[in-house]
Amino acid sequence: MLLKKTAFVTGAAQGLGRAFSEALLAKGGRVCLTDIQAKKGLLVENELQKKFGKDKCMFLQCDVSSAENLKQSFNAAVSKFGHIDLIVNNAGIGDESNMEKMIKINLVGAISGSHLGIEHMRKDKGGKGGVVINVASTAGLTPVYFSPNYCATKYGLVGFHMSCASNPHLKEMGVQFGCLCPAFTDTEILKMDSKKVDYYDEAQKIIQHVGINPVETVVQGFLQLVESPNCNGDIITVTAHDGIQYKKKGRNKWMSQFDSGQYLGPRNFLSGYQSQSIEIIVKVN
Ligand SMILES: NC(=O)C1=CN([C@@H]2O[C@H](COP(=O)(O)OP(=O)(O)OC[C@H]3O[C@@H](n4cnc5c(N)ncnc54)[C@H](O)[C@@H]3O)[C@@H](O)[C@H]2O)C=CC1
Ligand SMILES: CCCCC/C=C\C=C\C(=O)C/C=C\C/C=C\CCCC(=O)O
Repeated sequence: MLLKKTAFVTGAAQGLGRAFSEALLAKGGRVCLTDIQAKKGLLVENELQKKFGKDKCMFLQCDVSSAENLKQSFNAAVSKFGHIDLIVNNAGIGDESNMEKMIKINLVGAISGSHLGIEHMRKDKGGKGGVVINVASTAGLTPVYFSPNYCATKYGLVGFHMSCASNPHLKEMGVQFGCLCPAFTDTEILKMDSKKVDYYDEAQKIIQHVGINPVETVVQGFLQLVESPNCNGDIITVTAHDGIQYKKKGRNKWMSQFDSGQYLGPRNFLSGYQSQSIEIIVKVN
């Protein structure tokens, strides 16, 4: 299904980013792997080039919290591959003790990556169209008292995704927005210490209680999103007890009426989204 996608993936040296990249390569795509960790990234590049071919992927060291670094890396990927038609904003950290750093990586980094992708891909400005996938979290849909700062970055990212996806000009732009919201998943980020989360012991108990996704299930959810002929506005949740759930959150009733000139007012606009969010919160609890 997913053939010849040329992707730019952040945080690809390990964990989900690496797994998404490998899945894209296995489907015949090409990937620019980027990460702040150069040594690990180069090892992954070497391994994946051996498996899929030297011309299919390359690694670039890139710190998503630096707008300049991100732009240079994105431009280098475009120079190498000719164009990019899938951007996966995946890089992220969990660190309650360093709120500003976390906001710069998880939120600003993903938003900056999205804008680079949008400007490059938009058909109304000479691009070829494409898809922006933002890797948020179920912590972007439901409160997590032991990681409020992390939660804020992910709620912010879900809000950005929903806002971009609701743009009535997207048709001319030829760009779609999908959002992946996994719950706890078996990667390095879960090997946190007591500085990285509040109420560490309670956090550990809750994580064990709700369960941990295998990386493979999250990859399946990711591929469903990327392979969908129209993923715009979609949010996929992946949880240990409910597996992959697909939530369509495109333009709501309020927005459609705005298009046709029948403005209903902000209360209707908000309730359109709230009812959808409540659906998820009820399921999660
Ligand atoms: N594992 C989990 O339980 C969940 C993870 N997520 C999200 O998935 C994404 C990937 O995380 P995982 O693979 O689980 O964790 P991970 O820790 O294994 O991988 C994160 C990657 O991001 C990279 N990174 C960190 N800071 C960076 C920066 N400034 N610039 C570029 N790269 C940077 C790291 O070097 C690492 O390779 C994150 O956005 C995370 O918030 C979402 C829900 C659950
Ligand atoms: C919670 C942040 C800790 C620091 C970062 C480490 C891991 C990140 C994990 C996530 O992003 C997932 C976070 C929260 C999950 C929220 C709700 C889980 C509900 C699951 C269920 O009902 O099955």
